[in-house]
Amino acid sequence: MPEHIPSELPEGDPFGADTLPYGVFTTPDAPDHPRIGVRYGAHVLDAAAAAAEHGSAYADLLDQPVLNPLLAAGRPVWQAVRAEVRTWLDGPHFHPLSEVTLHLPFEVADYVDFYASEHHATNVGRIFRPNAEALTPNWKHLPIGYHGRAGTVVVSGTDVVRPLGQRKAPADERPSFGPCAKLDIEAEVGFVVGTPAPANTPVPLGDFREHVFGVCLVNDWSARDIQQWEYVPLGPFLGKSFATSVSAWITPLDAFDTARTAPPERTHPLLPYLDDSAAEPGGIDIRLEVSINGEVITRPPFASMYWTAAQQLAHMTINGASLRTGDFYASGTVSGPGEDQVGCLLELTKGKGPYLADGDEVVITGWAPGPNGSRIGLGEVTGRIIAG
Ligand SMILES: O=C(O)/C=C/C(=O)CC(=O)CC(=O)O
Ligand SMILES: [Ca+2]
Ligand SMILES: [Mg+2]
Repeated sequence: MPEHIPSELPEGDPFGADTLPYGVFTTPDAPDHPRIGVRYGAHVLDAAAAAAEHGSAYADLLDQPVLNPLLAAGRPVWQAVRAEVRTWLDGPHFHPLSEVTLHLPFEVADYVDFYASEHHATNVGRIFRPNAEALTPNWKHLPIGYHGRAGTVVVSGTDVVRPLGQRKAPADERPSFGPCAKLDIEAEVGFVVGTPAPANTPVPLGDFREHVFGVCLVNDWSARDIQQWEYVPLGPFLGKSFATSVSAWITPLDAFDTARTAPPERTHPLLPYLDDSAAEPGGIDIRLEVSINGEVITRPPFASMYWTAAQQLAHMTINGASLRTGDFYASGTVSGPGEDQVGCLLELTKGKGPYLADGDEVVITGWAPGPNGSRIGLGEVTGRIIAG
């Protein structure tokens, strides 16, 4: 296959030299050779080939079918590789994005999903628990989360088969079994752990950057009818474990330096391990956009999240739990204060539906402000619903 050299990127391309996300790709002439690529404009740089040509010390780390060895190498290596990649951008070894296949970029170790948007938690609380306080008493004191199913995390573009399960609406006399009738999306932002931490060594807020490699887009597909019947008292289970989609591109955390922003004002004093009042701004200004069948339905603002990714990591490890390379955690549904900023159909339709139909295609995109007015693109996470 010919290798192209991309011409100058169009003005404002969100995949310029300030972005440079990593993914894993194959080409039609070498379908059995997945390797690490870097997105640049509408092209993918074959980082493995460029590294080999330049005699880079990181050639082996980049000629891999998953990002995990690079993730495990730690922050000094992440920074050195990113600097070297920048020097390869005017060389050969590019493939048009339209000619490659993108794969799940990392082997997921453990997967955790949080519940960190005050707007989402309030809206869902009102719909699911109309006779109780919308926010539970613990909500402002710790980032609530649940353990998801790492083995069902799939890459963007993977079809999502409508799940089967038990449903029982409050008015039904007994549960029934069948295909989910309330299939929903959740627009989220994900964080990929690189550097591990041994057991009993909690990660303080200030060490977030040492451990988290990068950021991606997430769709936490949710079967609301299954979820509402099964979740008491232990939380989400089969209603969310059938599939969770992630974008094919993992953008290094350093690309979001100009997008750092202060999280919302904390209304309750926090225990010291979560107190970020003196820390660097923990929020990130990422603007999400969700479309169904080509029509934009909502624009959730990640900057509005109450709990930050650094607080989530600190909380996840404060009990002594270890951290592994490839651990993956999602922010929780991103919902802003506006009705056109909510991150799922449950909120958008106030619990009444309609939900996803077979054949619907969902696309979540996102970007953040970069240096000098540039944009940092997060790509997209897509999925089409297939009848079960
Ligand atoms: O309030 C509930 O019972 C559950 C709400 C969710 O579906 C939460 C979830 O997956 C976490 C999130 O994405 O914010
Ligand atoms: Ca979720
Ligand atoms: Mg899920």
